[in-house]
Amino acid sequence: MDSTNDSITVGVRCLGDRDIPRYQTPGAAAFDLAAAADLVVAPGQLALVPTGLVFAVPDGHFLAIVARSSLPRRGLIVANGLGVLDSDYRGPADEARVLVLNYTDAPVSITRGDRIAQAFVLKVPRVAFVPLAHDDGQGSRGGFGSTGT
Ligand SMILES: O=c1ccn([C@H]2C[C@H](O)[C@@H](COP(=O)(O)OP(=O)(O)OP(=O)(O)O)O2)c(=O)[nH]1
Repeated sequence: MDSTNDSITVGVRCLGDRDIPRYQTPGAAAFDLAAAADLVVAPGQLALVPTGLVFAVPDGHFLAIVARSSLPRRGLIVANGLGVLDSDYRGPADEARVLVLNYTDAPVSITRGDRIAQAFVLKVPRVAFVPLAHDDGQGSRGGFGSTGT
């Protein structure tokens, strides 16, 4: 398979002694985000895990934060499904954080440096909304299983 590899530049500010993120393999779609602090997530509770990184994503893009596949094995999920880091979230205190939920009934420890999530940048169009007539002749197709299982 062949395709031209797009690449964009993303500014990153490392708080403290954090390293610049990197791709783990040449073909990795996302780079990992590591915890910047030790913490214990209580059973059934949410925690915001600091990454020690501030990203300056180009306008018209956002940084998507998702779980690493291995995260549920350690009792955690990324609670907001997909974290959206906006291009205007780039001030000195605008640190990327990972919102995790401990879905187990035991405490889960996170150690500074643990790679808990991954991130990638996507282009997103700005939408200009146009009002639609209530009935534009299209008809409703139904959903939520209307085509069968
Ligand atoms: O998983 C996430 C999600 C968001 N953010 C940061 C970047 C994002 O730009 C900002 C606001 O996120 P969002 O708009 O999703 O949050 P909100 O709940 O709508 O709050 P706000 O009123 O701050 O927009 O928080 C993270 O660091 N991690």
